[in-house]
Amino acid sequence: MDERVLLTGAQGRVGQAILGGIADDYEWRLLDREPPAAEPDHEFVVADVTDEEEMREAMADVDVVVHLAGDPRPEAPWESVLRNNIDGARVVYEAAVDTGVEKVAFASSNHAVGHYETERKPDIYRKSSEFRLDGTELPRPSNLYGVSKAAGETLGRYYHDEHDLSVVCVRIGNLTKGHPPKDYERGQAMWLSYRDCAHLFERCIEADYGYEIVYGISDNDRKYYSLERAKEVLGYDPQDNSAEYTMGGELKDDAEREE
Ligand SMILES: NC(=O)C1=CN([C@@H]2O[C@H](COP(=O)(O)OP(=O)(O)OC[C@H]3O[C@@H](n4cnc5c(N)ncnc54)[C@H](O)[C@@H]3O)[C@@H](O)[C@H]2O)C=CC1
Ligand SMILES: O=C1O[C@H](COP(=O)(O)O)[C@@H](O)[C@H](O)[C@H]1O
Repeated sequence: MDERVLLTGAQGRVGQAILGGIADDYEWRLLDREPPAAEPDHEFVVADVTDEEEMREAMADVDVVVHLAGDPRPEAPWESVLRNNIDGARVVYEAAVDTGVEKVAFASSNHAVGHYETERKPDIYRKSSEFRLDGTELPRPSNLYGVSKAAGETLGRYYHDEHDLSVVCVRIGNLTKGHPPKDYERGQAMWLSYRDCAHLFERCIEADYGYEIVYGISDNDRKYYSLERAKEVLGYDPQDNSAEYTMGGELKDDAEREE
């Protein structure tokens, strides 16, 4: 694996989950608008993803961009998501085309499709439900943050169709470290473990694709997102399952697992 990978938003939770799993596997250039707290193990660029010149410079000699930087708050105000998420995504795709980057993996969100849950909850959060979203459905954002993620996906579609850039949009569920979200059925259904997160983005760096939308969750018994496309196109092979934990976040023993 000799790809050179630019990781935007590297200091955040998703960035740290990815680096926690595959830091040794690539030649990384990390980018964040916040400087690193300690001496970084990889090349580090302090830059804002809305700055066109800085982003072109950051992508020099890069093969793949994993674009995570943005405002991740479901309640984020329009001014912030317009700038950081929508314009930031546009600048990243544009710089990728200008500099000859091959692939961009874009961190989209469950909130791009959150309103599919409205008329179906809480049943779809339970193991008995067979309802699945598979990535072919139209966006139904649950907030302006979700609108910004749907816009990032659409920008990716445009840069793929117009410029042949390979783009995969990962609708990330709920990433938590160590155990699934506690006492939160929805969170358990869309849990993404740190281990599976690192593996999924490793597949986004390695696999061949044109334009894809996939769901980024672990192999939870409770789920309303299909993993089929991520498995088929990327070779995603998740290892974790929120059903192995109690609602309080404790790993179940064998007897509890059989219940
Ligand atoms: N953590 C989760 O469960 C989920 C995360 N996502 C998406 O994944 C991405 C990463 O999320 P987290 O790591 O949780 O967020 P985070 O807030 O922990 O990390 C985001 C990082 O991006 C940087 N950043 C923000 N705006 C920037 C800008 N304009 N220029 C340069 N750097 C900037 C921040 O300094 C921060 O280090 C976001 O795009 C978020 O929307 C999507 C679904 C779920
Ligand atoms: O996109 C995101 O989704 C997760 C899960 O959403 P929530 O509404 O169930 O908390 C959220 O934790 C994360 O911050 C956000 O970026």
